[in-house]
Amino acid sequence: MADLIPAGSASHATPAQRRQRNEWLALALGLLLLTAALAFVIWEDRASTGERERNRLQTQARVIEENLVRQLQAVDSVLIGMRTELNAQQAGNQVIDADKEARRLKSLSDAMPGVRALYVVDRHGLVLMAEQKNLIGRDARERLYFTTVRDHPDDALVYVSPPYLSIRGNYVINLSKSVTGTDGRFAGIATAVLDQSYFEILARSVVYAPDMSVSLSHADGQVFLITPSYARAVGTSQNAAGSPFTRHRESGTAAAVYEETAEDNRQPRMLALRSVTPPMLHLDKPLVITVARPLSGIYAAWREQAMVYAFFWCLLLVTAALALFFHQARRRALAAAETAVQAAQRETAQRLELAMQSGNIGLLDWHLPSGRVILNPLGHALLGRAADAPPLAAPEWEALRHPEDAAEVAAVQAALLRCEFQTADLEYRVRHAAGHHIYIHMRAEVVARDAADRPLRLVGIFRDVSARKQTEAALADALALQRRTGELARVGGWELDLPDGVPVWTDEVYRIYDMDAHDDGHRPLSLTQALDGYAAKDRARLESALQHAIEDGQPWDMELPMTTVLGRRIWVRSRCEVVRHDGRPRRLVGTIQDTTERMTVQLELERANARLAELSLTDGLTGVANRRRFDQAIAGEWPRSVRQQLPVALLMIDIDHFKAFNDALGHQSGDACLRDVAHILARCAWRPGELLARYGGEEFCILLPGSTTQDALVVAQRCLDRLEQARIPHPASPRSPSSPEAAWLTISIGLASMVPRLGSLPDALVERADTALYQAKRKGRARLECASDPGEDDAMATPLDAQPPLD
Ligand SMILES: Nc1nc2c(ncn2[C@@H]2O[C@H](COP(=O)(O)OP(=O)(O)OP(=O)(O)O)[C@@H](O)[C@H]2O)c(=O)[nH]1
Repeated sequence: MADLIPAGSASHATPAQRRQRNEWLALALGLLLLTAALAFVIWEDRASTGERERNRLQTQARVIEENLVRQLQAVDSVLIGMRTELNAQQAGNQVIDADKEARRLKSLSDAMPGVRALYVVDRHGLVLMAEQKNLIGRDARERLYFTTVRDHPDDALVYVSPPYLSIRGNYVINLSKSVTGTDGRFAGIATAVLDQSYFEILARSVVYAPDMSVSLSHADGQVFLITPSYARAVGTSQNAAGSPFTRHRESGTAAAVYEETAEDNRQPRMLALRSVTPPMLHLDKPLVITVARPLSGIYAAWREQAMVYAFFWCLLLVTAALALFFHQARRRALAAAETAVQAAQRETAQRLELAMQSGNIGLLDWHLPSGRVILNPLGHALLGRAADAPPLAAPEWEALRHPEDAAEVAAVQAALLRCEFQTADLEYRVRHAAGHHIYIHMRAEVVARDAADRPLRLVGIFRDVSARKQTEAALADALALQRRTGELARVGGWELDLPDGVPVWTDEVYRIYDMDAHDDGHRPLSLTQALDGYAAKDRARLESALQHAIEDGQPWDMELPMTTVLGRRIWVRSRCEVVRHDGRPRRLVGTIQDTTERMTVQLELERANARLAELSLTDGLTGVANRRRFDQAIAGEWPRSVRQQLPVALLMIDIDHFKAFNDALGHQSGDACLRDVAHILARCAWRPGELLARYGGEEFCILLPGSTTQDALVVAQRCLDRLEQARIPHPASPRSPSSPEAAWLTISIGLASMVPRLGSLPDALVERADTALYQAKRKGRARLECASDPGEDDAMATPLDAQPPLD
């Protein structure tokens, strides 16, 4: 407890410590009062217990006395009767009939359970009459019960002898009455021997507790009987100086109660002593009844009760002390917690103030009943007012609102005051002290209402968001510009957060896909939906590119055809850039551009160019390759043949007498003839790489890469044969009209084949074929001439395993 009541003077103690100490003092005082009350009750209880016991002991003593007195009265009556009988006999000088007297005394003693024997002693101390005849003549001269009466005879008295040891070995008391003879002198005594056992039964009958003791003593102090039986005490004297017995006897009172410590067992006890002095008996010395009980027995129940009281008192003491201790501990804990909360609140308030300062946040406290609007210094500063400017009146504050925003702000404020919502967030313009307007963001809340739920205080925090508003406006303009340019360029944008983000598309993407950007059925557009319009091959390309972008951070740029949701076939250019974070792909940003117009034009152009290229290499009349195509072909074959040392063969073919044909049949027929010849020749060289070309005018050539002279001879012969078989009429042929075959168109062929050497030119082969053709013409036409170059040709001869197709 020492730690609960702090040391030191009261002036140094805190109020809480003083309160604690006072509580302990109050508890101690309360417990002290309770203890005093309890002690008083216990003491009263003990006193009443003692008093009750005192009364009970006295009552029991009185009960014994009453019984004893009755016995003594009976004995007294018997003794008076015996004396009267004796006097009568002596007066009549009658001889005493011993037997008769013995029977009579016997019957009298039997009638009195407390009397053991009755007898009469003559003046000489000899037994004169007795219920037992053997006692007659016995000497009683030395007995106190005789000598006492003899020495002070008084007929009115009943003499009570001190207890003495009888011849039976037990203590007895004699009650005697003096007998006066006819001569007026002492004539003897009539005496009764009281039986100790009877009185012992009487004594036991009043015992109500096992620890009680009852004794009957002679007035001189000798104990006559005691119960419970305590043989050693019988016959002893109690009249020691200062003993309860002595004090009682000396007090002269009939009854008294004492407390003393027993000499035998040293136990304190209570004794009720009562002197038996019935007024009608005139005992010479009273008998004294003692009823005793040890205090331990008397107060056993009280002690138990007191122990119960003491136990509950201790319990109450401990409980009260613990209750107060824990109550104070809890209060200290609560106080500590409250202190901590207050500290935390102070810190929070400081942080809030700091945050408001660092965040440039103004505070508004509007007391609605008075209409006072209090701003903190920062709030004033935001509005361009002095930091210590006085509070505003409500109309002044409302007048600061921009006219265009005032209605909306007033509506929100009214709804807030009507409790339609807890907190209001709004942005509006207020007039700065410098005259311009600033945008503020205000968050307001009603923080106090009266019992009728009417608002009392409106608190708001606000900050200047003009810069953000300007930025937002600029951003909105930029976005609008971006949207317009996107629409013009038909470029849509998209973004995808990795790894599991939902793609975000600009409206232009939806427009490109023929979707309604504001139709919930289309929005948001998933990646899968975005890929649905592509053909399987292109979709696979895009999915592969997407995977590489996600996994490896590779960008893509590809142009693909697709079909919109309306079935429109378009071209789009899909581009994607990867935004990395910590070296890993984090976001994909891409564009989708509708390139249909450009791609249409480009494809048209490509097709036109291809056609143009084809036309530039094709002979317009016959449809076979033209001279340019032939030059490209031989220029391409030549280096390969040089590298591989393979032969190249060339057939130069010229229609015979074609001028005459034209002249005879007309130029258009000549053209038709040229087409027919080209068609026939085209069917004579079909292997890959073999090329038929119109070399010029009515002259054709067939390039045969990899062919030896022998190979080329086969082709050349095939050409001659096929043309001959075609039997194209040539009515103007200068050949002899007699010749039947002269009417048909013929051709002459010059053949050359060579393995080109390094450094040689294709012109050499053309020149040699041309020379051979010239030889064929010179030798009469309609024939084949071969430019000989045996050294190279023979070595490269190859078997003729390919046969021309059947017509
Ligand atoms: N119809 C037509 N005639 C052509 C064409 N190109 C060339 N010719 C004619 O072919 C003729 C060639 O005549 P020449 O060079 O004298 O040869 P030729 O008459 O066939 O006599 P040889 O070659 O010696 O048998 C000329 O009359 C040309 O006008 C063409 O594209 N169409």
